[in-house]
Amino acid sequence: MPRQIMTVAEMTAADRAAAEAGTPTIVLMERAGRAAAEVIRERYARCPTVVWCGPGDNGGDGYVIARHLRRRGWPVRVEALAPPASPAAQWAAGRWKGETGPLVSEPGSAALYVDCLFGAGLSRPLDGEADRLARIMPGAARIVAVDVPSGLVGDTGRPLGERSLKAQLTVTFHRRKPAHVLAAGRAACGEVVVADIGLEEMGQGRLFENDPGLWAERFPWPAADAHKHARGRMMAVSGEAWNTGAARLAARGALRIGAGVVTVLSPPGALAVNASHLEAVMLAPFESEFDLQTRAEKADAVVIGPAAGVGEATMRHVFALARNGAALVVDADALTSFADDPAALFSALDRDDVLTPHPGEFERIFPGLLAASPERITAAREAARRAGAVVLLKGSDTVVAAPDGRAAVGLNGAPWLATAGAGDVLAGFIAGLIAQGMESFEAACAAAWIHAEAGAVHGPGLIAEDLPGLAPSVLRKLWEARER
Ligand SMILES: NC(=O)C1=CN([C@@H]2O[C@H](COP(=O)(O)OP(=O)(O)OC[C@H]3O[C@@H](n4cnc5c(N)ncnc54)[C@H](O)[C@@H]3O)[C@@H](O)[C@H]2O)[C@H](O)CC1
Ligand SMILES: [K+]
Repeated sequence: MPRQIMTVAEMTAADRAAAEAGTPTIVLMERAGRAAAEVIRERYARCPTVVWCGPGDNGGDGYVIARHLRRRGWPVRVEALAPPASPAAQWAAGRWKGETGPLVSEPGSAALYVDCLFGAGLSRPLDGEADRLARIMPGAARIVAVDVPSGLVGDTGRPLGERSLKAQLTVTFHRRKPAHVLAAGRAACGEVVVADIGLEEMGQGRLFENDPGLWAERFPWPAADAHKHARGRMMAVSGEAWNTGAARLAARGALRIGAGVVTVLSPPGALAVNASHLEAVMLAPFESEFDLQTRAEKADAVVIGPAAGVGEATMRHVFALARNGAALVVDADALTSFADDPAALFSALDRDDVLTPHPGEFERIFPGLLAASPERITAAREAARRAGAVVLLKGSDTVVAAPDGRAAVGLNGAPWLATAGAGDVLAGFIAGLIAQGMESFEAACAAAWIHAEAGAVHGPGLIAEDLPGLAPSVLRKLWEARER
């Protein structure tokens, strides 16, 4: 089942739909508060606790949490920034029979703090007492944030003003918001737990968490009678003699992820070098761009860019490959080569093609777009629309976006992947899955997830050469978990 990431507006709509369907806000608030209190009790031993309550429904959640903790014998009190303003929060405050005082917390004044100052309704930068708290509370303070750390914008994961509070743990409701998946927001949220409060899934969303629930049903497992050609043909374009390893990493990645036939297309001067390193991966020479087009005619997916060299020749090679039907995975130098004329690249692409820029390459072909976007999901979606192709924007929060507006954010990024050549293998994983018939957006999502999972499985000391060999253990997990 795909798991949606919902915007603040979509959550508000879900709230309203629930109310119209007969579930009033106070019922949702009671469920939210009870669930959050449960999560707190699971993770922290009973200890002197202060719940900071704002004037809105986020604060309302706080009064419910305080009541549930107190009922379980927790020494808990509420510090209110302002009296409850919303009817639901007034209802919740009315049922809180414990102590309520002003916002006087200092670091160390309690063992645990629950941040219910602001959530989805933050409408201006923190100021006054709330800002003081955000200033004096150290990042390591034991703070549990409800919905989002106060001051953080749910749709971007960035503070609305100068700063936001930070949390060790954030309990949100129903679905993650962008703040819970984007790197900046994840740093402020700490561990994110999603509590169910009985809201209906709102199906029209186009933004998803990138995990097997999004694409596993369509993972291209071989049919019982599969032969290698049934599992598709992938090719990788090699660089010149001193730059051949990247294409081989991509080729090996494609082979490991299941492509049936994999070939490195090599300039004459690099044939001997490539030949001496290859076994199951085949080798074919090309000299001119017409050779390349001919050699790649039967390919289902081709990776071009890793160590291809930046310049006219690589541009011509991209155009040559684009004249065939194969899906292209355009990476690294093949992206940078179009820095002066991105439109020329875009005009050669179609919706099956995949661009795999890291932020620097993204800036070269979509100049200023990241800075002009509220966050990288919007940037990647706009890039996919402009390019008319799938765009995978790398990072610890890798975003995959399709021209039709679908997007997915990776939650399993691992720092170990920051090693030379890892991107070459990722390009190979993507092409390897497309070669087996997977639709390009889902192939890019699955490849990114498997790539990150492989990196996390290995952990410290990971180098790119390890990655293809780590794919089988991740594939086995997917194979064993598949719907029978
Ligand atoms: N979505 C759900 O299913 C549920 C959400 N719940 C909780 O409700 C909050 C959203 O509540 P809302 O009242 O809309 O907003 P907030 O409580 O975040 O605050 C709005 C409140 O605060 C004032 N305000 C905004 N910014 C500032 C500021 N910088 N300084 C001072 N005051 C500010 C604003 O004027 C309003 O009065 C959501 O996050 C969930 O926690 C339900 O309880 C459970 C179901
Ligand atoms: K909060």
